[in-house]
Amino acid sequence: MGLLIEGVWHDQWYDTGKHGGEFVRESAQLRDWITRDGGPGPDGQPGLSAEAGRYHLYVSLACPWAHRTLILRRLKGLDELIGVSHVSPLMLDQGWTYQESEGSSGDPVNGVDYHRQLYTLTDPHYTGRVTVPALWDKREGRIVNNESADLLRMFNDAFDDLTGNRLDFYPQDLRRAIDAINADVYDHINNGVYKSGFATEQAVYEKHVVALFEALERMESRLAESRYLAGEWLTEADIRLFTTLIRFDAVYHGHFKCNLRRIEDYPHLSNYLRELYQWPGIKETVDFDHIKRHYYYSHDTINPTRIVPRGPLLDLERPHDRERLPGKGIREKG
Ligand SMILES: N[C@@H](CCC(=O)N[C@@H](CS)C(=O)NCC(=O)O)C(=O)O
Repeated sequence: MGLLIEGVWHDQWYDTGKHGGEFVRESAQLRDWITRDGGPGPDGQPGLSAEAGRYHLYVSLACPWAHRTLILRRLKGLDELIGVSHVSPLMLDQGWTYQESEGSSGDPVNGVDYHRQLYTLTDPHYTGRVTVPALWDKREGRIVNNESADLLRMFNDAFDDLTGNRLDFYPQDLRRAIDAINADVYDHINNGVYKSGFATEQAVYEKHVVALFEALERMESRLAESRYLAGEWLTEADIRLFTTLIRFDAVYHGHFKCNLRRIEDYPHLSNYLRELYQWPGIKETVDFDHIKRHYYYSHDTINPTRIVPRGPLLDLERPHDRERLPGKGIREKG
């Protein structure tokens, strides 16, 4: 894996040495906003208008951040409006690729071989990491936004007039609660698994793995009483936790050494995980082959033999017990 510096590719691993053994995630840089009519987005800057067929989503099926956007695309009925391409699960010296022989869908929109080319088409002097997901604007020939948290919000709202889909994953009256849960889940769980797994100092790993399991305990307690994280309605907070939970026992427990417990060992988290997995449309977005091959094969600093483990055997189809708690499903906009 690597990064672009002034538009030139450099094959290099994360520089944890710079931060005392810590993995520090870089902020996404491309943050334009799509709105219903092209009016300004939340930052007040001019937006781009929602149109059928104008945008294309580039993802990895292995990546938890990209996975959130795939789930919202599906549940918000955007499959016909926003096309999708996925990279190969193997992220090696050239970064993410569209090599079909390795499991990519290929790139029918731009015909590029490497994901980084989408970044240099956007800005020939781009400097930064080359990440998925990225939303491409076919009209302007550039990446509009490469931050999954933003993409969830846009998918939740911008295309409603075109799809007629009124589901609301970020209802106004729940926003404070959702924002607080997101902050905890992002820092300690979504990113916590990476901070544990990519740490290159024992003390740094220990600090993050302990914080991760403390956060999982907080979620476990919350889910003992509450059907979903923000109460009776399923919201984006649940989708954002789901994509880490679904990878946990298969990858993070072994590969990232997040092994104090498995998700299977938590009664509420494991039942909640199965409820979400079985939610109509969600399991179709989960690809364990890409997930396992990506992490175990790509991170050779962690797993130099690149052996992909066979297990664990997981039965996510077995019934869950979440109906014992009151739940209302996904809110419809008024
Ligand atoms: N803030 C971004 C993070 C995305 C991200 O880090 N994606 C990973 C894959 S899971 C990636 O593409 N990493 C490549 C790299 O860091 O070089 C988002 O949530 O959209």
